[in-house]
Amino acid sequence: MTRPDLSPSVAQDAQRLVLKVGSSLVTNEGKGIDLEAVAQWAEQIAGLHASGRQLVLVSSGAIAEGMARLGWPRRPKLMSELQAAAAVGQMGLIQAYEAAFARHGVRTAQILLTHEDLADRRRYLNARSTLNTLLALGVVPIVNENDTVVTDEIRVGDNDTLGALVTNLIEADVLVILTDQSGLYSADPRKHPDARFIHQGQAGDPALEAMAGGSGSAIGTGGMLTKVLAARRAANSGGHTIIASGRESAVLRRLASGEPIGTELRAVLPVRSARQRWMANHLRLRGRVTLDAGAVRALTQSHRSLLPIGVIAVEGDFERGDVVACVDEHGVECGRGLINYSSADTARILRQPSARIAEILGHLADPELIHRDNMIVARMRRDIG
Ligand SMILES: Nc1ncnc2c1ncn2[C@@H]1O[C@H](COP(=O)(O)OP(=O)(O)O)[C@@H](O)[C@H]1O
Ligand SMILES: N[C@@H](CCC(=O)OP(=O)(O)O)C(=O)O
Repeated sequence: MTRPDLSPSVAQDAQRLVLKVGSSLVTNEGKGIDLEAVAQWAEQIAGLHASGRQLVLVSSGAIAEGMARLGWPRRPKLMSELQAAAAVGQMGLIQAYEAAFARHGVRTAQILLTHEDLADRRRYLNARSTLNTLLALGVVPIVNENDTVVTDEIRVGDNDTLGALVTNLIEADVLVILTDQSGLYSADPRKHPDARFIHQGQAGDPALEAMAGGSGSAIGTGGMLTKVLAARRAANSGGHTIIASGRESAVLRRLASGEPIGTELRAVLPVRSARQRWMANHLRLRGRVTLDAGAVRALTQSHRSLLPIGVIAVEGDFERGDVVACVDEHGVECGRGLINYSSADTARILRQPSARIAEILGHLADPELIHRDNMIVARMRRDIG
C-alpha cells in the first residue's frame, strides 16, 4: 500500500533501525517457520548493512513455532506450557536466522530480554552497551522476550512494546513493524472490509488508538493496538514507526530507499531532545561529583564524556546507572547524567586516568564515568529544572 502523496519514507534517512516481525508472519500462520520469509529478510538486512546502516531484529514466533514442533494444535492456557513451547520454539527461530544470515556473511546474536532488564537502570545500561557493542561489531542482534523465565507480573507481554523499548534503548531512528495487514485501517479490516487505510499519522494521537481497538489474529498477541501504542513509546526517544505488510515484496529495501509503504506514524521531537527530556523528567538525583575546571570545559564546551581524571570529589550513595549531578568547584551544577560506577568505585578512581580503572577496581566497565550520550549539560539548564 503506497501513500498517494509520495513523500519519501522516514526510513530513507534512518541509520539505525529496529525491525519487528510478528508470529503469524514468522511461522506462516502457525504452520512452522517460514524459511522463505526469513531468507528474504536476511537478504534485505544484509543489503542495508552493506550500505552502512545498523539494524536490530525483534522476532516473535517462539511460542507458535514451539507449538508446531510439539504438535500442539491449540495455544495452551497454562503458563508453564507456554514457557515450554517458547523454549522449544526459540531454538528453531535462532537456527533459522543464523543459517539465513550466514549465507550473506552476516553474524547474528541472540538477546532474550525481560521487562526488568529495561526498567532497572543498571541492567538498562548493560543491555544498552551490549547492543551498541554488537551493532558496532556489525552483528545483527535478534531479540525476543525471555518467555521461559518471565511471570505475568514482570512481562513486557508483546513484542510490539518490546520493539519500542529496544528503539528507546538504542535510540533508533525508525521502528518498522511488519505484520499480516498492510498497516493501520480506520477499523479492523477482518471485520470491516470497507475500512479506510491510514497512510500517515502522528505517533501518540489518541484517535489512532480508537481505530486499533480490536484484538489481533489467532496467532499474534497484541493486535493493532499494541502497534499504535508502540509508536507512541518509540516517539519518546524520537523514533518514527512504520507499520507495513511483511508479505509485500522487498518491503525493507523499498522502505529504506524511500518508498512510502504502509502506515507511517511520525515522532514530533527529534531523538536528542526527546532523550534529554526523558532524563530531565524521569530520573532522581542520587549524588554528585565535583569536577575540576578542565572537566567542566570538556562537558559544557566540547560536549565530551566525563572521565574519572577530571573528578575531584564524590558525595552521596549511588549505584551504577543512577543519576548524579556534576558540579564545578563552587558547587554550581553544570550537568547531570547516568553514572557508570557506584559511589564507592567512583571514590577509588577519581583523579585517575581511565587506563588505570581495571587495575584499581579489578574490572573495567567503561572508560567514561558518564558517557556524553547519557548526559544533559548546563546549556539546557531549563530542562534540568
Ligand atoms: N484498525 C486496524 N487496522 C489493521 N488491523 C487491525 C486493526 N484492528 C485490529 N487489527 C487486527 O490486528 C491484526 C494484527 O495483529 P497481530 O495478529 O497481533 O499481528 P502480529 O502477529 O504481526 O503482531 C490484524 O490481522 C487485524 O486483524
Ligand atoms: N515472545 C512471544 C511473542 C509475543 C508477541 O508479541 O507476538 P506477536 O503479537 O506475534 O508479535 C513469542 O516469541 O512467541
